[in-house]
Amino acid sequence: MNSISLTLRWSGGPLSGTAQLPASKSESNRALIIQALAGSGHLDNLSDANDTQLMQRLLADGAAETLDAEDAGTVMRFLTAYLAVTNRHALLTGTARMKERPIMVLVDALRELGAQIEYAETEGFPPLRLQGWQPGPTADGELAELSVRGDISSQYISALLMIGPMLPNGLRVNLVGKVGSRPYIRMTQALMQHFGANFRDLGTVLEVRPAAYQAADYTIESDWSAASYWYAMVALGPAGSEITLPGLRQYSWQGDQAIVGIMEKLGVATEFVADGVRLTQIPPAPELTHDFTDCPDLAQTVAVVAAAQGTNLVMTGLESLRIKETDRIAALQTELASFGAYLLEEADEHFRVTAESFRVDGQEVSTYHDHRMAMAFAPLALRGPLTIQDPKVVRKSYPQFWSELEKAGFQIG
Ligand SMILES: O=C(O)C1=C[C@@H](OP(=O)(O)O)[C@@H](O)[C@H](O)C1
Ligand SMILES: C=C(OP(=O)(O)O)C(=O)O
Repeated sequence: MNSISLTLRWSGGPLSGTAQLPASKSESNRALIIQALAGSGHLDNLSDANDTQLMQRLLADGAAETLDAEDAGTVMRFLTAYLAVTNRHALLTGTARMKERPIMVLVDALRELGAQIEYAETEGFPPLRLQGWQPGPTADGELAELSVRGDISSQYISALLMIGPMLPNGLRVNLVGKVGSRPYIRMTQALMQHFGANFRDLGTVLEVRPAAYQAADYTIESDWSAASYWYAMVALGPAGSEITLPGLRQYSWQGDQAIVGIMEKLGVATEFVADGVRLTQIPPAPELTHDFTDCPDLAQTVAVVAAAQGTNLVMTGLESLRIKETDRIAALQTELASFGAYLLEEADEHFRVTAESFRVDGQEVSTYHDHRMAMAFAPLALRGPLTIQDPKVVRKSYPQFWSELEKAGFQIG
């Protein structure tokens, strides 16, 4: 492997064995924020991915004047709320792409709560200058109340909820409009409750009643979004392919467990075993329609598998993909086309994946600074040789991805 590109070849025969997954970065980064607010408690199996290592480093650096959230959305959004409520004065910045990812909804809400935040460059986008916390007087016992739109990023809502226990009378968040990535809000709720918060989910109204966080221990689950790439490999592997993934739970807080149901249609059966899952092949369905509103991070994996298998796939709920690590819709369209597959927008945000004569014969996949582009296309190497550009992008969420592929029998050059 060199830092510019990596060529993948499959050694032949069915895929088998056990693959190690990273710990969930979403659980890790919430647990770290809550632990920092709770003051103590032990976290087991924290992710070794860059997004989590970065969160740990920035939380530990109590004196830094500039904090660089790099390309990590959860770090940028969760830290904005954390730094505000802990009355820090600092500049919170990120990569060029982070400076294009909107943050106004969160900044507006935090300003209403008492945060002094200025935009250091462009209105509505990072970097942010945090200038302290000066909440106005609150009426006795009245929850601070916010109305927050839910269609841009659920991370704003999670960030606000997590600081709810720090507000004297608690927090009520009225969710406005369509809410995307809702399972991530439920994960926030579950972790907050685990650490003693008093949380009420009233549908479009979420309440955090006054109650301090309590120290608690927690073991982070393996990452279901990362598991999706192994589902893709079992789906696309030679007949008889199977794989075991430790550390995944049947009752998970991660919405990306939705991959179990999706892959049942794309040729993979899931069996929950003692400490994880065992994936085996089953016949795929000829067509599938799926709404990705609740699980946007699975969209690339599923689009690539459907294209390679010739499944007629209709995808909805992809709106948030345009503002992630890259414009993932444009990136998928460009890269799928080089394999003879198309992601076409039909009416009303409906996208259809079709393939004329799908072939894998040495294409070079551009990854656009997006870990999920690299990992979603890598399983195609089971169908032919393939080169992935900028392979180090996987460090954001799954640093061991390439070494795990090598252990599974891929030749990497
Ligand atoms: O809260 C989280 O941990 C995340 C929420 C989702 O983002 P959006 O809420 O912006 O869709 C997801 O795409 C991201 O990878 C992680
Ligand atoms: C969108 C993602 O991450 P984030 O928004 O946290 O940068 C992702 O991991 O796919």
